[in-house]
Amino acid sequence: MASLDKMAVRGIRSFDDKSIHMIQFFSPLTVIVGYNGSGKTTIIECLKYATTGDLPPNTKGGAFVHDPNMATSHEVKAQVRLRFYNTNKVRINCVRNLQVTKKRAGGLTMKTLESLLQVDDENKPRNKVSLLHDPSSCD
Ligand SMILES: Nc1ncnc2c1ncn2[C@@H]1O[C@H](COP(=O)(O)OP(=O)(O)OP(=O)(O)O)[C@@H](O)[C@H]1O
Repeated sequence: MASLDKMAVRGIRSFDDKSIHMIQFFSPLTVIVGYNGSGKTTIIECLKYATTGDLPPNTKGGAFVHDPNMATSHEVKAQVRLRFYNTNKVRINCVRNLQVTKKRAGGLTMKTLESLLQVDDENKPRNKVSLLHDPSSCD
């Protein structure tokens, strides 16, 4: 059975882009507990995004990425990095990147940047398995 190890989130929803927010998963169960609005749903959304590439509904306009107005920035770069063990117990890193930019006329432009799937073998040089999908614009 595959299992989750760790997830690092930066610049997604209320998780700001100035720091990396780490979530450690436990076996056989991880319970996510927190106040309303603390980011529980965001963690599940990030897991789904990392594993499938699917954004939550109605977020193609940039709502999944941390609001640039809150970041007091013109642009926010977001990243979800998931480390998991596949069914052969090989450790794999999945990395997905997004970027949101404020439009001059108002509103946001969101771009999907590079996404990687990588075997994480400490004894070997980093081995890129595949580019999950090419960068594309979602505005
Ligand atoms: N693009 C965004 N930029 C910054 N903050 C955002 C963005 N989108 C959502 N948020 C904030 O993220 C929080 C929502 O987080 P989330 O829904 O993951 O929390 P939750 O712990 O699941 O809450 P609940 O227990 O109420 O379901 C809210 O505070 C919301 O204002």
